[in-house]
Amino acid sequence: MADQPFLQAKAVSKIFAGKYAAGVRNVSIDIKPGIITAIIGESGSGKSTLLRLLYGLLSPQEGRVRFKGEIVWGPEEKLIPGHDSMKMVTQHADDLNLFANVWDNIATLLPNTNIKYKKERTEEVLTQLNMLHMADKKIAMLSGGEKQRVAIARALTLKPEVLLLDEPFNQVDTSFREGLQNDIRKIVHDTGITVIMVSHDPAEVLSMADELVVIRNGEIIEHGAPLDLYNHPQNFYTAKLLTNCNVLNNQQAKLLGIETEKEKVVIYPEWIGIVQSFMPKKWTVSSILFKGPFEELILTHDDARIKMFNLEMGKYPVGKHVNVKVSKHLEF
Ligand SMILES: Nc1ncnc2c1ncn2[C@@H]1O[C@H](COP(=O)(O)OP(=O)(O)OP(=O)(O)O)[C@@H](O)[C@H]1O
Repeated sequence: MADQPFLQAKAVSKIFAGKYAAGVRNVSIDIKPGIITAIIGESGSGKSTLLRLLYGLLSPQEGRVRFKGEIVWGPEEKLIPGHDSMKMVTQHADDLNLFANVWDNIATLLPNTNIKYKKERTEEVLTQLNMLHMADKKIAMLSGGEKQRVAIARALTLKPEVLLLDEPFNQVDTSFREGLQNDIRKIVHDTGITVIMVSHDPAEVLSMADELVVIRNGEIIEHGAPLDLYNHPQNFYTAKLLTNCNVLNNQQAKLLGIETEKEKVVIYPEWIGIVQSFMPKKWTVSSILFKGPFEELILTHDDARIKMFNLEMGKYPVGKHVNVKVSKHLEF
């Protein structure tokens, strides 16, 4: 049916027995096709559990997961766990044959009934993942990031409709990470595949995802486009997950001219600027962290401490007194 939800969890719960009875609780979510959805949350909040429920690696105790209207069966009901139209890659790239080369790790998944297609498809996925030039290399010779590329290429070989990525870039160093993130975005754009990823890294989810799902203690607390959630989080938890923000109590916030009854005032570092003014300079630069293209200034005033970004390197040395202006803040 045309208006059937693509991948949907409805009132799904999976609670693991134990001291803290953790897992996911009464989760409903509609995964839209052809985009990247990222599930974010602090450690132990239930991200991987939700991903495994969507894939069918776990059976819900309550509720149902449906893919195009049909039930996604769990491991008890299915001989080979995991839905046939989906593939999952974890941070360990553990289904690779270490003693075979890159080419054979892909080609072996394709049937011998059409040798021409087998060659073309292998070449195509290796090109998509920028690994064709390494086709002859043994997996054991590859770096962690390269192995992860092959694992993703393998997962894509049989053209699944959904690719699930569980912290896929954890073992990949920063410089390699960005390339891989861009390649995945391009694959989503070019092929229309649906990606659901779990990540800890705010920079990663903000730049990669089209939709963010925020999970806390096994429950989805909000979801939306990265830009909206970043600028207008409904929860303090979401702001803390997405940024390394300043958190002040309402008394400290008064020092910045913010009057509120709410308990917490959140100010992102980029919302603070130094201004020239004839008013007494109340804030003192107490330390400076060099961050490459910019400095992070730590400013103090009484018991309040705020960090801000400064592009004019060296202009505000430690000990300098300044006035600051806040362009925006959030209250919780
Ligand atoms: N097989 C299991 N048996 C018992 N408890 C489990 C099992 N799998 C997960 N849990 C518990 O369920 C909770 C959610 O785990 P999950 O792995 O989904 O969290 P997560 O958000 O992915 O965490 P992390 O970011 O640390 O990987 C945790 O408290 C975890 O200890």
